[in-house]
Amino acid sequence: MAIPILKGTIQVPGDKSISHRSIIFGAIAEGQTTVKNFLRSNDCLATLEAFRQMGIHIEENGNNLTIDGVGLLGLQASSKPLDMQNSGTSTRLLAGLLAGQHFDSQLIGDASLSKRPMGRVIDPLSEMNGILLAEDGHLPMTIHGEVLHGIHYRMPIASAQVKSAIILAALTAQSETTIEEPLPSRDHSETMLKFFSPESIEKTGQTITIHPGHPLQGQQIEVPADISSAAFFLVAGAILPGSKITIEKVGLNPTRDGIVRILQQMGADLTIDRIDQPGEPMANLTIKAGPLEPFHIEAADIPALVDEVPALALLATAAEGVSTISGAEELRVKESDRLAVITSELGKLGADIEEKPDGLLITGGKPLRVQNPDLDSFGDHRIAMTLKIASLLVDKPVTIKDDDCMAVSYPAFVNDLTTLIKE
Ligand SMILES: O=C(O)C1=C[C@@H](OP(=O)(O)O)[C@@H](O)[C@H](O)C1
Ligand SMILES: C=C(OP(=O)(O)O)C(=O)O
Repeated sequence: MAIPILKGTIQVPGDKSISHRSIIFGAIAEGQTTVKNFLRSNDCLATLEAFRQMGIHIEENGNNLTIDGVGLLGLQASSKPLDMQNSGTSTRLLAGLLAGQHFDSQLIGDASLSKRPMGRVIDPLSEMNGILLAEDGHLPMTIHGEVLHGIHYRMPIASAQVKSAIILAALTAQSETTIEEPLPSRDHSETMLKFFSPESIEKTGQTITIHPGHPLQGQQIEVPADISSAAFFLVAGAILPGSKITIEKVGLNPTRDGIVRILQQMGADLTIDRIDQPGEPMANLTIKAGPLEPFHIEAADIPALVDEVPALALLATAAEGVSTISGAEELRVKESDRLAVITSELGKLGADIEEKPDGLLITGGKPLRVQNPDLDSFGDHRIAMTLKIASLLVDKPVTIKDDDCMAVSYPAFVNDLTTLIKE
């Protein structure tokens, strides 16, 4: 099996985090919100369906949406549980929003989501007078809508989902809320709220204050391409010899662009053409294969590349020397235990990876060779796509169990990858 060369220009689909938030903020605004380049993946469709169940009229036209907002307290109780499927973002953000509504709700999810910790949102929301019942802090969750009050909350972990849950609850509360983050996590909720209701939010450094009582106004949103989806092509382009890929209009928000900084640290041949326009920053990225230095990723780097760690682990196998990832415990409570799974599955391809309690140690520079062709994604989309790229580098065919989970964030991934394969 020859190693293929990847060449060409591609547009990856819209950003998952921004797509979820466009529906949520659109629904609780007054008037219409239009969304261009919405991500039609399973996770974002779970959010869309949940809002339809709560009475929101959403018109779909390809990747464009028109949402008729009903205001902060205009949602209606759903007659059946809201199925969050595989989506942590939908679950935690909705928990925040629903805690302060005047009706009760139930959130359910698939087997993977039902293992993920929800105490991290239940704790602050309970402090706000929310009533959220979930056995052992896991789905299913029953939320009794309550009148909430503001809090001052020092977040114990850097999590944009927790931060966003508190922001959404705080909008419905009777008094002001202040949130302090330990490290800057993705700021799409703050950016979007500022756009929908500038009076509702103030942010200084890592401290956010929410002033409730101001209406949100419908907006026009253009969703940039998802850097977390672009990551797989950045890695493939950097390590498949002879490759050159351009990825267009990628969101380059500084709270999300950690992978770009790591590629630069590694000496990768990456060109960034920034697109000058208001709103979320975007750029065309061109990556060419070439020699790579090992990287070192620490706790402070994690939030800006949290979902890219599996792809970065594969990238490190191509860099001569030892790459290190530390402070990444959060990876253990994603769709799978990503530290354990990436170690075992890339290990089946001969990668030299040592699993640490909070990270990975990867000794790169040796070609990958199939030792066991039966790879398992553990139903985790980021793992499945990482393994798909890894499969291009090896000498024999492999199979990837449950690879249909790619549809959670990138339904057309294999199709888009195939269009770039030149030899
Ligand atoms: O807020 C968001 O849209 C997300 C936040 C991150 O999770 P955490 O908040 O758990 O770090 C990330 O892993 C997830 O894919 C999307
Ligand atoms: C962790 C992820 O998503 P979520 O938490 O929304 O399930 C992800 O997309 O990698």
